[in-house]
Amino acid sequence: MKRTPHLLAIQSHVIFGHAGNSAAVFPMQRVGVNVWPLNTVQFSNHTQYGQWAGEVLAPAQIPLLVEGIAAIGELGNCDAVLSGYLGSAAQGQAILAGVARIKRCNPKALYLCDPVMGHAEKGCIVAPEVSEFLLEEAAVVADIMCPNQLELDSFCGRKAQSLLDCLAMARALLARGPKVVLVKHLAYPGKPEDSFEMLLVTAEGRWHLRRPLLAFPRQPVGVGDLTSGLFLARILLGDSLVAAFEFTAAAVHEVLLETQACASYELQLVRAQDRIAHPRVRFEATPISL
Ligand SMILES: Nc1ncnc2c1ncn2[C@@H]1O[C@H](COP(=O)(O)OP(=O)(O)O)[C@@H](O)[C@H]1O
Ligand SMILES: Cc1ncc(COP(=O)(O)O)c(C=O)c1O
Ligand SMILES: [Mg+2]
Repeated sequence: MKRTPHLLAIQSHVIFGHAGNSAAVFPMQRVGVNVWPLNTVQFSNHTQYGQWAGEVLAPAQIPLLVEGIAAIGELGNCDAVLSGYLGSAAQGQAILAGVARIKRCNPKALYLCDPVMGHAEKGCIVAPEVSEFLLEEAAVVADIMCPNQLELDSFCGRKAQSLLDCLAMARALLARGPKVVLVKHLAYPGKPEDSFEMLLVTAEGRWHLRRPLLAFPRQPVGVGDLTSGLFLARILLGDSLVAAFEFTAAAVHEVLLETQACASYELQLVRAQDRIAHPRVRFEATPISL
């Protein structure tokens, strides 16, 4: 029987609704991965409501919790670490120490970093020193990075001028260390208005994927977290990068269709669970030749 992969997921938890681990854990479990959630914050709701209650986890807790897993002899079973929304830059440093600790037990373990940054225009609120940590430290260590366009712009210090320019920017990020860059959401002058586009870039190849842009009165939150989580889950389950990319696009689109049909602001993950596991739609990743 094939072994079920194990994944340590270090990001936010919200009690009501879906963002961070509250958007990614259940879908990753639903596709067949054992998830170990480590919550960087526990908030009542995501920050785009403009108000929330709750606390940031003390950074010193992160190594203690990782050591707790080592103490019961399970750390070597960790196949990957995912990090997302951070409550502080100190948490980021503690996560990198945890990644190094896990890689000592299991050198094959992957580290996927979703560089969640704050953006006034999106309403996502993240401590400013977190962006610096992601740019300067996390990018060097991560095996896979999954920025959205705003995050890719921050990495490169400029805005993209075209699709080929997005590709050049993703390759510049690749040069900092990661072996895989997934741009979860492209924005560039001239992009067709009815499409939602993503890019997958490695040293060997580059692929572009387009899916329909759906209309929402208020953009749902947690889509990026769902995207990163499913991409890593499918890689752990044995998909090729391109297959994981295509699966992720389809499963996320299914969730958005269900969310739109319910006229809901929060992602409808429970209702969409069978569609996540077995997407009915399919989007093809097309190779980009230089
Ligand atoms: N097919 C789609 N149609 C409309 N909006 C989408 C679609 N897919 C994703 N979105 C929205 O686009 C944005 C995606 O955010 P993105 O920049 O990829 O990453 P993040 O979720 O990490 O901010 C979110 O506001 C999400 O609700
Ligand atoms: C607590 C929390 N976690 C995570 C996120 C990231 O969500 P997304 O996947 O949309 O980037 C947000 C966005 O506002 C948030 O408030
Ligand atoms: Mg995000």
